[in-house]
Amino acid sequence: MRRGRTFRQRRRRADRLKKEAVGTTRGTPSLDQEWTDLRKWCKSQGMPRYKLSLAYFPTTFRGMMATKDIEPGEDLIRVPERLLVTASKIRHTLLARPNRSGTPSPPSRGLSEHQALAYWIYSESCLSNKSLWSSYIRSLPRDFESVPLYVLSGDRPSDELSCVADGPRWIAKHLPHSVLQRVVQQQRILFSDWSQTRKLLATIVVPQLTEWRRYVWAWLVVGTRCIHLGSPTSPTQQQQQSKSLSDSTILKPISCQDSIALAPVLDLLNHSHTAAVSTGFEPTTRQFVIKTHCRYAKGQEVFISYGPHDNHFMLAEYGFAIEYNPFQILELDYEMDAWILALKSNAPLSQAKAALTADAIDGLVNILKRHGLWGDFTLSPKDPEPSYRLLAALYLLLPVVQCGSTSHSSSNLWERWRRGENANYNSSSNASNMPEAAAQQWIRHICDGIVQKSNMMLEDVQIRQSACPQEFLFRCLGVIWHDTNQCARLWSTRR
Ligand SMILES: C[S@@+](CC[C@H](N)C(=O)[O-])C[C@H]1O[C@@H](n2cnc3c(N)ncnc32)[C@H](O)[C@@H]1O
Repeated sequence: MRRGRTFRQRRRRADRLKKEAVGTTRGTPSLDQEWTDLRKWCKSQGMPRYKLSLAYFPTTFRGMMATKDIEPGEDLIRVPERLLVTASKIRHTLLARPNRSGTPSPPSRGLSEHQALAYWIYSESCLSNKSLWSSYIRSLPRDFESVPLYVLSGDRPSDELSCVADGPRWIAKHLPHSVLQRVVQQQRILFSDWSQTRKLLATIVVPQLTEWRRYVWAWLVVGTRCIHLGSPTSPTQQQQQSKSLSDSTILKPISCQDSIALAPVLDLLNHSHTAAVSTGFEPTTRQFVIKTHCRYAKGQEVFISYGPHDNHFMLAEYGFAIEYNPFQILELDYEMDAWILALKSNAPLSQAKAALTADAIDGLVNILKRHGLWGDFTLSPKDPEPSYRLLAALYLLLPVVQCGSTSHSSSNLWERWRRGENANYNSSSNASNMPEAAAQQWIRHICDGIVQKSNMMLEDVQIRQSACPQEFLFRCLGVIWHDTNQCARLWSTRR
């Protein structure tokens, strides 16, 4: 049967969209000298052959492309132990350095894994071409303009974000609250790692940390590229391996204390939630192995999975967000905090009656905290019900807010609901104690507000998006605010 023109146009469009979807677009092979050097150097260090090559893709940018068809169950890549950079190897190297008074210096033992790795990246990058790892260092991204922390961490060491300049201030204002909170926390850790490392290494004859921006970059290299080693090696295996290694120019072998490592070439693989892989350190071959459970055709982008994370986490930790993220949820912690604050200060928003004191509200919040039910209040675009934690908070708070005082019967009813003894509030004889409708109304009201806010954010982001160094960060913010808007719309109309 001959189909019509509209059908053919639609089919062509669908085919084009399918091709453009993540993972199906062919990449443009990289001609970068850095990649040629890295490949050659890794081969010289004993890395087995692999069917991957560096390439550029329209949605994920730099990543790995299959050079031949790859079947499920095949190894994607094997990284030999000597190419794995771990904290114990770095500490070991640092321990061998004399301290300023001439005796061996133990303080580098105090470095955490992240601190040790960040220091190593920092000092190797200072050595430039003199570093034995220069091929690896040159393959790393030059900056992290899409990672909010990189943009907000300022030019000088500080435990607070730097939002004075127009650009960073604007970005901080347009980040979702949960991302901003995470970035504030990251800045504290970053600054504390910088300060501790400086203190611990001050007496050792090694390059000292002096450049804050270089350290921020090195710290993010570790945060965005480390692999988890899985089951660690036993001390006996370790000793055997130490004996067999004679080359003094390479770092010492991995220790049973190591949980993360930097792994050249492997760290060029991008994330997709559809990727299925098995990973782990293989004691027999002393290689870190990634096996794929997906099929990849020659020319396709090859992925691993960084975990089941929503886009807020992905943006804060890795500097990207993906469209149609199946783990996306709408978090209402900020809105809940604001509501509680408004209730306590008897703001016009509050429906609280005179008898409902701030202490009584704190009491209820404490009940939730005692049961481990405070925070992480979420709505999913896929689930028909709000999260249990959100319902628990609303079922406890709303009847009290409506009555204007803490009533014994409503607390009892909540306690029974929590224990699963009386999961249905409908059985209550007192209709005013039925918080389901009130919870629905609360959610609708809050979601209406989020729809308005996300509309504004989306408009702002779209206006500012093009022609700035953080273009990709803006694109990610667009994805996030769009998803927030869609989910809030759904819940604001749900009956
Ligand atoms: C382990 S590295 C992967 C290789 C990296 N693309 C590179 O060029 O070095 C992790 C970083 O890759 C980028 N990335 C990973 N998966 C991505 C994706 N699905 N979309 C966009 N960027 C992605 C992010 O910048 C992330 O911080």
